[in-house]
Amino acid sequence: MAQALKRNGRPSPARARISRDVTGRLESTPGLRRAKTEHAQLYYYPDYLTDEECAMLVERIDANRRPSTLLSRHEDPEFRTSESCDMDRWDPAVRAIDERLAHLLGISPENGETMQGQRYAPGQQFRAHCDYFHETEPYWPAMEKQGGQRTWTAMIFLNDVEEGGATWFPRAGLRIAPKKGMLVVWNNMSRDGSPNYDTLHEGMAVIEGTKYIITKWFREGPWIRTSFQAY
Ligand SMILES: O=C(O)CCC(=O)C(=O)O
Ligand SMILES: [Fe+2]
Repeated sequence: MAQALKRNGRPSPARARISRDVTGRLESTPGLRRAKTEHAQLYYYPDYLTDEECAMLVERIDANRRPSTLLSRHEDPEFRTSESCDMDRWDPAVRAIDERLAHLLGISPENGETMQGQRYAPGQQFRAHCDYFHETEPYWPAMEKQGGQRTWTAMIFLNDVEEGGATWFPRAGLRIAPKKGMLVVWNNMSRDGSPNYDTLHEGMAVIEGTKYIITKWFREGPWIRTSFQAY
């Protein structure tokens, strides 16, 4: 029991409520399909972005990419070998997609972290991890102040990949091949608001081609804090 708690974290009524609200919203959205697994709550939305929108995002990722980083040091230097790019949320073309995503989930755009672009060349990968924060790690107090836990993830494949590059959820038993324009949304929490370890996932190595995606992580509270004063 203690082990389970340590690994899975504690139930949280506030996060359970977010789970419920977003679930209600997604399940009444035409075009979304729930993945057939009881272990995690994951939805697909094929053709969420047009080819033009995908091409626009790929162009921006190529222009601004830098080596991807991790929140905590990892003993495996190959853990995350991709390149990333912070998408400019005030760029009108990016902002429109950002706001559409927030609206789809029914989460305030302020709770969304900056949308990230990811690029994987052959051999590059992001090994198995969970998107939620581990509340026992030294980084947690800082994250807690900046919007708290990550609740939902939205990820969009921006191109088809010749070979490899699937997003694999080994505990939930799902392997999702990249498909241009397809949105994948999942709840990092369980229904009771505790982190769901069954959302463990891996960006498998690309074998042939280049993989481009965007990832958007939503926090339980506002991530953007406005500091302007009104007189
Ligand atoms: O590249 C992928 O398929 C997964 C990316 C991912 O897990 C993330 O950005 O958090
Ligand atoms: Fe992830």
